[in-house]
Formats: sequence, C-alpha cells, structure tokens
Amino acid sequence: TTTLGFIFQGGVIIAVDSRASQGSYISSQTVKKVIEINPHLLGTMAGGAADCQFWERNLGRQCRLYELANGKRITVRGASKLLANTMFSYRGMGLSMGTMVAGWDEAGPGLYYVDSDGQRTKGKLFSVGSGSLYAYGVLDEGYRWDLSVEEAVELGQRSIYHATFRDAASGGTVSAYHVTQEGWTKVRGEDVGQLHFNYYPAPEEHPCNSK
Ligand SMILES: C#CCCCC(=O)N[C@@H](Cc1ccccc1)C(=O)N[C@@H](CC(C)C)B(O)O
Repeated sequence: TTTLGFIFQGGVIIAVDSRASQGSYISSQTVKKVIEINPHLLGTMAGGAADCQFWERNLGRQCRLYELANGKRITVRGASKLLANTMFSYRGMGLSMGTMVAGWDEAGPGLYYVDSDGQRTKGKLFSVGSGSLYAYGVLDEGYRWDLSVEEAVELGQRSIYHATFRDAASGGTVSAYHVTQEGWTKVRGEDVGQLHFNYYPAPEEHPCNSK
C-alpha cells in the first residue's frame, strides 16, 4: 500500500492506491483505501485489510453517535483520538494499521497519523504504507505550501504513481480527494496503467500492465 496526505494553501489532499496483497499474490486491485466517514472527514488505510476496514468503519459509527449526542460534528482531532484509543486498547494483540484521519472542522484543515502501535501525531504531510518511501521521494521534492489545487492533486497522484511503479505491494488505481471548508470531493480515480509521466515511456512500460 501507498497512501499520502498533505495540507497546503488550498486545503487537504489525500491520495491512495488500491492493491491488496498476500505475499506475492495480488488479492485485490480494487480496494477502497479511503473511507468517507462523513462529508468533512476521511480515513486512509494501510496494513491489515480487515483491521483497517473493521476499525475505520467502527470509527464512522462512533463519529455519528458523537454528532447525535452533542448536536455538532466531531473535530478531526477528536475523531483521530477515538481511533487512537481503540488501537491503544488492542496494543500488542496483533492489529496492523497505519492510518491517517483527515478533514476540515472549525479549527480549519486537519491531518493526523494514527497507527496500531498507539502513535498519533498531527502534521502537515504524511505518507503511510509499504510504498511510502518512494512516495516521499516525489512528494518532498515537489511539495510547496502555495501549490495550486491542480498542482497539488497532480503531485499527490504522481507520488502514488511512482510508488506503484517500484513497490510490488502497491498498484491498481490512484484515488485522490481534495478537502476544503465545504468538505471533501473525489478528484481522481485513474488506473495506474493508464498513467505515465515524462520519466517513463508509454503506459505499456508500467509493470502493472502485463504483456
Ligand atoms: C483481499 C484480501 C486479503 C488482504 C490481506 C491483507 O490484509 N493484505 C495486506 C497486507 C498484509 C498485512 C498484514 C498481514 C498480511 C498481509 C494489504 O494488502 N494491505 C494493504 C492495505 C489494505 C487496506 C488493503 B497495503 O498496506 O499493502
């Protein structure tokens, strides 16, 4: 898996791949690694597929119950704390999750990294998953606070693309989301095989396109 998120002048960008693997077997090319918790909150998934899907869907339920009990939407900080507390309660019992909770609340844009070791950190830029080191290589080189929305989406998509090129556990399609005060919109859903950048020749060169 390769997932990334960053905050810039235009809001928050989230981009992910869609591959599930079991050793060298590719078990799925169509995993939704972004969960739409509510119109202003997104969760990303890396690590155990079942762990991420189960506990992030559970987070969605917790967030809805918070709204019903308090008459207002939960903050990004609050949602990420709920997930972190769940993971901490299972610490050492084998959960494998590397996630980001991203969104927009009264405090503005928010991005948290939360994992099954019990770590929870707020930040402006993260990449999580087996392909994250490749993604950082492209992301850190191209990131600037004042990127335009189009440039930021491109950077997110390009970072995931290069990670899928080098990391066998990443592939499928690139999905990208843009979060603003109005909430999230899905801005990309491209098959990686159809993407190619100046550095590489035509799409058929991408390892995901079998001969
Ligand atoms: C479909 C299916 C079976 C998926 C098995 C399964 O969880 N694969 C994991 C890798 C893994 C993890 C821990 C134990 C074994 C295998 C996987 O593909 N994780 C990706 C993200 C999830 C959300 C799809 B990514 O991190 O590579």
